[in-house]
Amino acid sequence: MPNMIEPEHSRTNEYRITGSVEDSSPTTYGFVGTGEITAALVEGLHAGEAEPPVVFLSPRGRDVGRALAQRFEGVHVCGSNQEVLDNATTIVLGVRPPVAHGVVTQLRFRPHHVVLSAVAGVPLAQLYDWAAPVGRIVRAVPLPQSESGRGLTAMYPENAVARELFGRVGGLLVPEHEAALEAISAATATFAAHLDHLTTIAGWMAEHGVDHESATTYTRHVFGQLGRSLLRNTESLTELADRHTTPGGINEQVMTELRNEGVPQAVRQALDRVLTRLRE
Ligand SMILES: NC(=O)C1=CN([C@@H]2O[C@H](COP(=O)(O)OP(=O)(O)OC[C@H]3O[C@@H](n4cnc5c(N)ncnc54)[C@H](OP(=O)(O)O)[C@@H]3O)[C@@H](O)[C@H]2O)C=CC1
Repeated sequence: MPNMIEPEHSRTNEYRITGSVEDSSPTTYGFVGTGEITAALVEGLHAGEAEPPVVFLSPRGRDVGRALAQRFEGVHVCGSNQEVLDNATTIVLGVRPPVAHGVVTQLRFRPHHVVLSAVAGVPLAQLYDWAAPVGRIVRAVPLPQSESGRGLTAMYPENAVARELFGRVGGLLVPEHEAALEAISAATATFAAHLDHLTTIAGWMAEHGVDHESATTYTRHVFGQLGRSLLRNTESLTELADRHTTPGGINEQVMTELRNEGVPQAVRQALDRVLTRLRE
């Protein structure tokens, strides 16, 4: 089956939680690691029309957790990571990779737990080993835009529980292999470089007489609109580039010069190194 992209929110209740938490209880989610991505997901779960789930947060990331608990009625900060597991059957792992082993191996997972791991670079086999006798583990690459329900979460493998949670905060992308999920995860490393490229363009304009604020406003507008047309358009990226390229024109000139300078190759090599780093 080809990759599946579902840009529309999936608000169907395919899943009822079963296990030690009572079957009739509302959906409960636990988050271990209460940082940037957990905050985005919890915000997103409260942004839609669907009834927000009950959420249990780990105590680390105190300020983020406290702020979320103050704003949303069903959000609770637990006294320990284990308390999160004891209260929820769906557990989102939102700690940074270097601490993941220590955090996960100290917890008592049970067969009814479904773990959705946002931790970059830790393979499923490793996670199953650390979290035995956990029921199911799904790796995911949520995006900060989940905060407003506009995420596009890549996840592997297909899983109804993961679909329920991530579908509430945006679209889903389910690659066919774990290796493909890792490539998607690596690609997220290009965001800052992309913005830096825009900074270079605005800075260059400022160096050539455009006041700094106008240069920034202009760059934001042009590339913001380009981003919108990327979302609306079904043409391939190559076709879109062609549409902006008049033969012999100045767009073609810059693209050709950057290609000749090895920019695409440098991007590929940087991504290769990110992928290697993630897999180490
Ligand atoms: N940010 C993003 O856009 C994305 C992030 N990810 C992945 O999600 C994970 C989290 O990223 P992000 O949210 O940005 O990271 P943050 O650093 O913002 O959050 C990590 C959180 O983990 C907490 N933490 C540290 N040690 C423990 C522990 N022993 N027990 C419980 N919690 C602990 C930290 O608490 P404290 O503040 O007290 O140190 C912090 O709140 C990473 O593995 C990253 O690869 C994946 C996709 C996108």
